[in-house]
Amino acid sequence: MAPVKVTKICCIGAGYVGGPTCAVIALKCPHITVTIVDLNQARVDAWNSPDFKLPIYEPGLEEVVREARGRNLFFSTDVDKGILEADLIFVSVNTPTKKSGVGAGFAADLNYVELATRRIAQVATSSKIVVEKSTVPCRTAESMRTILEANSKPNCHFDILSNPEFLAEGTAITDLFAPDRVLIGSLQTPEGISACASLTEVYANWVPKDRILNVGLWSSELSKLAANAMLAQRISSINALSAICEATGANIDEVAHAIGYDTRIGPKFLKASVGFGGSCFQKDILNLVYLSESLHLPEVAAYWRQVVEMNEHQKRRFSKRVVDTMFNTITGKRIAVLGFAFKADTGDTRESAAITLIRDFQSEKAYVNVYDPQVVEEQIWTDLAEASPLVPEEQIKKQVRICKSAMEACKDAEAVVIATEWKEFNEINWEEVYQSMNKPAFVFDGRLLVDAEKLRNIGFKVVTIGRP
Ligand SMILES: NC(=O)c1ccc[n+]([C@@H]2O[C@H](COP(=O)([O-])OP(=O)(O)OC[C@H]3O[C@@H](n4cnc5c(N)ncnc54)[C@H](O)[C@@H]3O)[C@@H](O)[C@H]2O)c1
Ligand SMILES: O=c1ccn([C@@H]2O[C@H](COP(=O)(O)OP(=O)(O)O[C@H]3O[C@H](CO)[C@@H](O)[C@H](O)[C@H]3O)[C@@H](O)[C@H]2O)c(=O)[nH]1
Repeated sequence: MAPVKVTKICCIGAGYVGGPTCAVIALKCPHITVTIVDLNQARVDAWNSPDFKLPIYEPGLEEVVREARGRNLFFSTDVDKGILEADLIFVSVNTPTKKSGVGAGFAADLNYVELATRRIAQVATSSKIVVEKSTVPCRTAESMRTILEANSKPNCHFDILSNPEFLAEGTAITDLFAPDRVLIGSLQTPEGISACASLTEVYANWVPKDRILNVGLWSSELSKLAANAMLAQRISSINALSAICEATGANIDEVAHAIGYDTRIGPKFLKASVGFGGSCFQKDILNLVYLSESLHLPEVAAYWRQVVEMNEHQKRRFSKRVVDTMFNTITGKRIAVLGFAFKADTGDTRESAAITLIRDFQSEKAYVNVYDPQVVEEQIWTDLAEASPLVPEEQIKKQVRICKSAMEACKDAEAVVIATEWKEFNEINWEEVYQSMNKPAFVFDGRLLVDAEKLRNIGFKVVTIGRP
């Protein structure tokens, strides 16, 4: 069966994944028309903004959009037109953790995937390749196929592929330009293999063929959850060891360096921290926990759940260390929190450790000054309100002040807490910060970012994750 040559792509969902991924496809494949559609008008308007004020901050993204937008890259709210015209449709909608109903707190909410799938079935008048880009539980493609087949018009045939995305925020563009691998899962039928070849040809415009892996549908879906679970497990492992370092005098950086030299372990993803955040790790592990439980594998579920529990423990442990070090009370004290995003080089705050820390400091009746170079003010207020639903908004605003610079945040503070590893926090004038703070002046480095010795020489009392 000859593979269909893809000339028109539609991506449903213009978020952190759909936007950058399909913008890069458009850049690298000028012969393919790529239309990214979304129901959210404000988001689409931002993607189309004349001055390129894009809805997400990602290094290198603006350059990609500048080159391709209007040439063969389009953003629109006309979902139906996008579906009608495309040969291949990416479904890149959100799959958050369910907040209520069966599986609440663990299972992925597949409502958005289902609605998008139903829309495709309803609108399409010709055959399509439908590609699952969202992260979904194993065997979701089967549900999608049932929905598509039950609702499609005569002569419309749908092939479903799984093509999970492995980009990390902050490095999305470099990850997409040179991915470690592109994974495509398909049914091992002649139609499935042919659809897989069509999508492979799209990526082969810039990705070496030996990095494009073709596997079965269910393996592909599970590999995405597995990759995130194993990455997060490494962080929880190093964070668990950081607690032992603090109690013994070992240094977590030295331990990570020593074990990372073993080629079987490798040096990446061994940075101890105040805890992992982001929209994926926790959600995807909880999803795996739910899947394991549904499959009557309670021991497997408990094993993976512990990765998330260790992460919660790490955040709590860090907050407690701040309080303990500051003479067992931070009531009425001012704490500067540097960074609010879940990692550097993104404005994304989903599941950011900074949210938990600030909530803990608020409940200890401290005052908090917060500064982040990319996160917008409204997002900070929204996140803090969600983290403390029982605390009135006026109370939060009395205790928390959002600052325009790190210097402003640190002024008159008793302590500085580094919650995100923004490079600029390493480059601020720490002498000046010291002069402007109340004494003793503490620095709590939750990211192993600053040179502790240098800061101690200035006069700071420095507390670092994974060091006594
Ligand atoms: N954020 C990441 O770094 C990342 C990386 C890899 C995979 N993923 C996965 O990719 C998926 C998308 O994540 P995201 O971060 O881009 O989410 P997001 O919330 O940023 O974007 C999803 C978009 O889909 C739109 N949408 C929802 N239903 C729609 C519908 N029926 N029709 C049209 N538009 C619709 C929403 O309005 C939203 O703009 C998730 O499954 C996530 O787990 C995310
Ligand atoms: O050694 C490390 C590495 C990361 N982190 C933290 O872990 C979180 C996640 O970081 P990272 O994985 O770099 O960013 P994400 O954008 O969440 O990317 C992850 O989640 C995506 C969504 O599924 C996947 O596509 C990516 O492959 C996977 O790395 C952040 O809070 C980091 O600060 C650490 O604490 N220590």
